[in-house]
This record gives sequence, C-alpha cells and structure tokens, in this order.
Amino acid sequence: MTETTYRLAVVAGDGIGPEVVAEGLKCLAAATEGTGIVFETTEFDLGAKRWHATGETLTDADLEAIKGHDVILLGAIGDPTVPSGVLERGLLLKLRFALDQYVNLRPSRLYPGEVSPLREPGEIDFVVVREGTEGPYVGNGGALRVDTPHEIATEVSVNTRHGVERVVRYAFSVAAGRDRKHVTLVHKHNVLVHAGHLWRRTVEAVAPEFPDVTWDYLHIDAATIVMTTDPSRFDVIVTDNLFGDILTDQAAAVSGGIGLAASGNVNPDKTGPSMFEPVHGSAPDIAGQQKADPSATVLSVAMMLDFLGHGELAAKVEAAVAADAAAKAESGLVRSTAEVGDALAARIRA
Ligand SMILES: NC(=O)c1ccc[n+]([C@@H]2O[C@H](COP(=O)([O-])OP(=O)(O)OC[C@H]3O[C@@H](n4cnc5c(N)ncnc54)[C@H](O)[C@@H]3O)[C@@H](O)[C@H]2O)c1
Ligand SMILES: CC(C)[C@H](C(=O)O)[C@@H](O)C(=O)O
Ligand SMILES: [Mg+2]
Repeated sequence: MTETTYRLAVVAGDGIGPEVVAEGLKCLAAATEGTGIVFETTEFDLGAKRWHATGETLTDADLEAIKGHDVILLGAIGDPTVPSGVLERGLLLKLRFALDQYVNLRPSRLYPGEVSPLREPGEIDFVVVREGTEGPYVGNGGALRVDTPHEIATEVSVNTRHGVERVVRYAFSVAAGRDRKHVTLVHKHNVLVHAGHLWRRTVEAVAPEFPDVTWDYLHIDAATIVMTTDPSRFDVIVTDNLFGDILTDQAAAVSGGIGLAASGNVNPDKTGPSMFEPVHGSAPDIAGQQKADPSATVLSVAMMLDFLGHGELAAKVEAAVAADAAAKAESGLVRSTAEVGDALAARIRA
C-alpha cells in the first residue's frame, strides 16, 4: 500500500476546544485506518493558558512552525479571563490573515433528525463563502479621548478589488459545481455605498465568466429574514467578513444548531496551510463538562479530508454524523462529548 503522509498542526485552544478536538482526531484516525493515509500531528500550545504564562498569543516562531504543516485543525479561541479581543485578534485572526485564508467556507445542511424551526431535512443545503481577510476585521481604526464624554471610536472596513474579486470568483466556482448553480450576494449597498458598490460591481464583472450560474442580491437585513423563514432558498451566499460571521451563526441555528456547524478557512492558492475549525467558540458556559457536541469539529475534519482530495473519506465521515443525528433524535439520549465521538468513530469504522 502506498502511504501518503500529511503534517497536521493542531491548535486545540480554549474552553471546549480541547474536548471537541480530541473527538475530531479520534474520528480522523477512524476514517484513515488502513488507508495508507497518515496524519502526523504537532500540537501547538496556544490560547489563554499560554498567554497567562508568557504574555504571548502567536509568536513569529509559532507562525513559522505552523507554516511547515499541510493543514491545521483548530478547536476554539477565547477565554473570559483574557481581555476580549486579545486572543481573537492576536491568535485566531492573525492565523487567518497571515496564512491568507481568504475563503471562509461555511456549509449548512439539515440532516434527518436535526431540528429546524421551519424546514424538512434535505431542504436546507447551502454554503456561505465568507471573505476571510478584509472588511471591518482588518484592525483599521482607533479610539480617541477614551473614557471621556467625547470618546470617538472607529473601525474602518477595508475592501480591496483584489480581495473582493478573488472571493467572489471562488464563490461562483463553488456554485458552478453544485446542482442549483446560484449565488446570492449579501451586503448593504443601500447604505455602505463604497464597499457595497465595489462588491456589486465585482459580482457583475465576474458573473459572465460563469454563464451557467445565476445570481441575485439581498441586503443583509433582508437576508436574515430569508435565513429564518426560507433558508432552503439559498445555494451559495457570498458576503463580507462581518456579515458572514453573523449570518453563519444564524445559518447554524436553522440547520441543526451550532454544535453541527463546520468551517474551512481556505487559502485556495495554497501559499499557506488551510485551517479547519467548528464555527462555534470556546463556550465557557459548558467548558470542561463534556457537554459540547463535537459533531461540528468532526464535520470540519471531513472538510479537511475533502480539501486534501479524499472526498470518499470525507463523505464517510459526514454520513456518520448524519446517521448519528437521526439515531440521537430517536433515542433522546444525553451523551458526553467523548460518547458522541466514540459513536461517530464506530459509525465511520463500520
Ligand atoms: N472560531 C473561534 O474560535 C470562535 C468562534 C466564536 C466565538 N469565539 C470566542 O469564544 C468565546 C465565547 O463566545 P460566544 O459565547 O459568543 O460563542 P460560543 O459559540 O462559544 O457559544 C455560544 C453558545 O453556543 C453554545 N455552544 C457553542 N458550541 C457548542 C457545542 N459544540 N456544543 C453545544 N453547545 C455549544 C455555548 O454553550 C453558548 O451557549 C469568546 O471568547 C469568543 O470570542 C471563538
Ligand atoms: C472569534 C471571532 C474572531 C470569530 C470571527 O468573528 O470570525 C468567530 O466568531 C468565528 O465565527 O469564527
Ligand atoms: Mg462567529
């Protein structure tokens, strides 16, 4: 058997991160068993514990070491004992930006047995292509006269033609490979007339390259209505970094819950490793209690396998999660994080 080896950087992170990543790795081992595909893992001690011990979030040396890997699996970053933004910006966003992960791919699928306010399983199947390296996330801003009645704070959204065009083209190429072949641009060009118009003009310019793909437009506020009342209408959504962040938590809520929402921070040009992580955060309210659903991390592992060209293995992992969702709806059992991971690994092996 020929052996394929991948170097996998593991950043378990904070809160429920280590709990869900353990199950993700368990399922990765189950999926690759006997296939000749080997993941050599390096664990990176990054997050709140490291920050408290050293004051470091992500050093240049950490970044260089991570760059030496093919892919990254991340759990969650953020902790109530660390000032808000320190780890989120200094670690998570720094990774996405430094590794040029400009496509934040966030699929939503409603599996049989999962709960949606309105739809039947099978009716919800869309993917959000969220821009990952620009918008209001770039850190272009500041505060003046802090803590005075005259305080002014700015957070300027930066949108470049290059940055918008590459993610829009990626979204159209994703749509071209899907059955419905439809892109919805979500923005707010009735108010954000500079950024919004750049996004609209870019879509108009790129669309003719994909004659089979249709497209339409929704303002973000209207998009949240459709996401709640008729999410089955969506196929591929392309949107900016902040709108995409908000819309994908809502997407998770209407398609089985945040415990099932997976994502890939993809660098399509492969100038750096891509990073796979659940959409959810470190969930301090349930951390350390084995209450977290690891399914989102397991589905992120599936996305990672697919990204590496192992579509069959990815499908096997996703099928295990779907089957587990159906079974759990029937049994009504409350299981620990590890028990869910064990059940998923057993289904993958079966
Ligand atoms: N990608 C990331 O690492 C990421 C994403 C979002 C938030 N955060 C950070 O996480 C911290 C907490 O943020 P938050 O509370 O806004 O969002 P969160 O996603 O951590 O939690 C929101 C709610 O969802 C629940 N939840 C989340 N994941 C779950 C899972 N796998 N199973 C069951 N329930 C789950 C939580 O218990 C909580 O009630 C903050 O520091 C935030 O910055 C990190
Ligand atoms: C923690 C935060 C920086 C992050 C984001 O806004 O991208 C999170 O909410 C997510 O969705 O991955
Ligand atoms: Mg988010």
